[in-house]
Amino acid sequence: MTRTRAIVITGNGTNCETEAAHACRLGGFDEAVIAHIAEILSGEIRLDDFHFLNLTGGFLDGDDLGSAKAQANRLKYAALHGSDEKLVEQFTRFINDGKLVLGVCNGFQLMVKMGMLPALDGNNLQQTVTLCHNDSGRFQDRWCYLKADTASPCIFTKGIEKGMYLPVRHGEGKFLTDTPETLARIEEGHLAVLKYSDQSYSAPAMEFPANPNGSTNAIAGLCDPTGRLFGLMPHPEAFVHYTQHPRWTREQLPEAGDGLILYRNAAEYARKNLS
Ligand SMILES: NC(=O)CC[C@H](N)C(=O)O
Repeated sequence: MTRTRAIVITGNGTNCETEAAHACRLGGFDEAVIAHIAEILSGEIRLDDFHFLNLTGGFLDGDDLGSAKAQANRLKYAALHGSDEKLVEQFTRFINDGKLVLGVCNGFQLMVKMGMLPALDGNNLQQTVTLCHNDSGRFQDRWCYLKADTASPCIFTKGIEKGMYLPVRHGEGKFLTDTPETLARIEEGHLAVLKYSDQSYSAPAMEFPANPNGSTNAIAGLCDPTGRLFGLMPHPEAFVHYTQHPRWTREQLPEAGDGLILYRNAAEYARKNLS
């Protein structure tokens, strides 16, 4: 059995790479490498050598042109240094090889703007959904309840019975689809993995502040039909240990934070299927 390897891409404005790599190790990956995008563009580090790709939160290119838009174009159209190989070929191969991708916040924005999600018609990198400015017109920094769709094919959320409590911190988290048909297909396929909800994890929350951005159908996280590609606006890497919970000194909490299960499931999947 080979070692399970996660990669976290940093550079151009990401800011959660250390936490993401820590979450991967805590979740059970044998190795988690933080790679600068320049090392990938130079060909020094190749995605082919990993099982789990993490696209993290941050302010890629300062959110100019809309969050993650410039990086989405860079990753789709840039060629590797001194070579005709396009970087996007590595991404496509990574996905087609049955590997795992997790995009958190700015990373989720990057995945949808590259067209990696929801991939309703296969991995053709055509953008059909977006994340735009919060209805409040303000950056939202708060903890949210997220109801999980237990019928979802998502590999990362397996075993979550009700939902998760995680922090959001974003200015552009409002989920929109290009057409009502796209939304219907997302719902029918149970691809809207996580929805903002109230504390009881019952109905999706359409009202602020439980729904922090005005997302269509309260969608907070989305997977592709294979369940191996997953993106979400809340930050699972920011709640992997109970001391990260806002009320940890007052409540009795289990040692693992709610976000850790996503990384545990990814590590288990990689161990069983990819290594
Ligand atoms: N925390 C983040 O990744 C923020 C994403 C993006 N910069 C936004 O504000 O929407």
